[in-house]
Amino acid sequence: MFQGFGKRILVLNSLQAMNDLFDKRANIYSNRPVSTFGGELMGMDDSLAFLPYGDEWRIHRKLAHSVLSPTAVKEYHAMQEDIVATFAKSMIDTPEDLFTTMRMSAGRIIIAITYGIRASQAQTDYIMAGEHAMRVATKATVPGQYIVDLLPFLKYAPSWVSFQCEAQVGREILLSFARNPLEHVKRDIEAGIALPSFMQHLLSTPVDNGSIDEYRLLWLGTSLFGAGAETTYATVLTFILAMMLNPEKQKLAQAEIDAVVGGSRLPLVQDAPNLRYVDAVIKETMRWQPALHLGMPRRAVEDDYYAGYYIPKGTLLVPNVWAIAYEPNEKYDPEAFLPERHLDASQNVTDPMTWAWGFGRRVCPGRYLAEHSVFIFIATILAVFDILPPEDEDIKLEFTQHLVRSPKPYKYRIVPRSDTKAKLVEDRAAIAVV
Ligand code: HEM
Repeated sequence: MFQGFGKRILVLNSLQAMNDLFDKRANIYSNRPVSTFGGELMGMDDSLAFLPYGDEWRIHRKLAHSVLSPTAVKEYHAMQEDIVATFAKSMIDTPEDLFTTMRMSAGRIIIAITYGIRASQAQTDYIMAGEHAMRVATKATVPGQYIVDLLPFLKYAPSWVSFQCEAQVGREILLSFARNPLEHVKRDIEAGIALPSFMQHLLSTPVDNGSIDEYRLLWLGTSLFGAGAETTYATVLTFILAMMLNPEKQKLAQAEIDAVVGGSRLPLVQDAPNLRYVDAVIKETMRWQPALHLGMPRRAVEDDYYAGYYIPKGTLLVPNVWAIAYEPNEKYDPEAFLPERHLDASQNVTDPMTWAWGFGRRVCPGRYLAEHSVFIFIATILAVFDILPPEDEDIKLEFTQHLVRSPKPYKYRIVPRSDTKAKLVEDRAAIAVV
């Protein structure tokens, strides 16, 4: 336990403690930290990821579940495969644009599910606006960035004070990102051309319990994009980094795909259960460099005692999942990228899936969608491309230090494994509806 930025912070380093507190004592530990700038002044406390644990959070969670449940996500396989085929086609045509193409593709999946808006200038504009909004939101959540987070009474300062103006501008950026695609869906519904989507469904549902409130829909749109796009982007780019550094693991995964999927088609989401080594590569990617290496913090709403510690009300609890990812193992070096550790029942290796998605009632609601997205990106890349290190420089492991930790742009080479594989992509992308 330590003090920082005027707050008491408890870092949890064991999976047992995370489960005992966040899961078994969910009534005490399901709240997020209080953030005056980002949360109260910019309004992010109204988004699913930061809402206080209570009735409003439950409504958001229930609405999100309707589009992200294990049953709901089965509907998206074809759309995900279409988007990834188009991504692969771009990697053949303009391999130098990996970072931008990956960002757009991860964003497209969320925009398609949330708003049903397919590839167009409007879709690109919404994704760019979403990215801008997320940069603003990320800055607002850096601890100690704004004086009002250290001295919350300053929130009553007049509206012309600089941080107040910045908060108002930030709030408008976040809401207008979500307002524009929402208006787009409404226009499409009016014109009878709206594609099935989360918002289309909610806006066409007779309002019986008041849950389809416009303000809620705006924040839900922001939450899904904010939580879903960057995490997927970070995970796939980390995988590419891992493949450059570990060519022999790449070959093993490619061999499995060639044997199971064959050479006459691209992988499908439904191939996942038959690709055990690829699954181990994904687990290892998420263990080696977890996208949320310190999870998402919680706040104790009551005084509590745990394992001899007194945890006063208001304490922030940080699940240090990095400590679990890097726990020592006699056989497998935690620093090394070794998918085999997840296939070896003789070793007591903690499954990253038990912590990578968070804990208890606030566990990631997008997990099932994300599992499919990450799988289909990774399996398709392995099926079609060789990922090679740059010829002219060493690979550096550099990551952003935000809540979502993503690789900083790196050099790479990505080349089709054969003309036949490239042709498969061309043919598949030609029939993609994106
Ligand atoms: C590889 C991709 C992803 C990873 C690793 C990931 C991981 C996480 C983690 C660790 C949390 C914190 C849970 C906690 O507090 O214990 C979280 C929360 C959340 N995730 Fe994800 N996530 C991913 C993708 C997605 C996607 C695709 C969506 C939606 C489209 C999504 C929506 C959310 C939301 C809304 C929350 C906040 C839930 C709440 O506070 O109740 N995530 N995620």
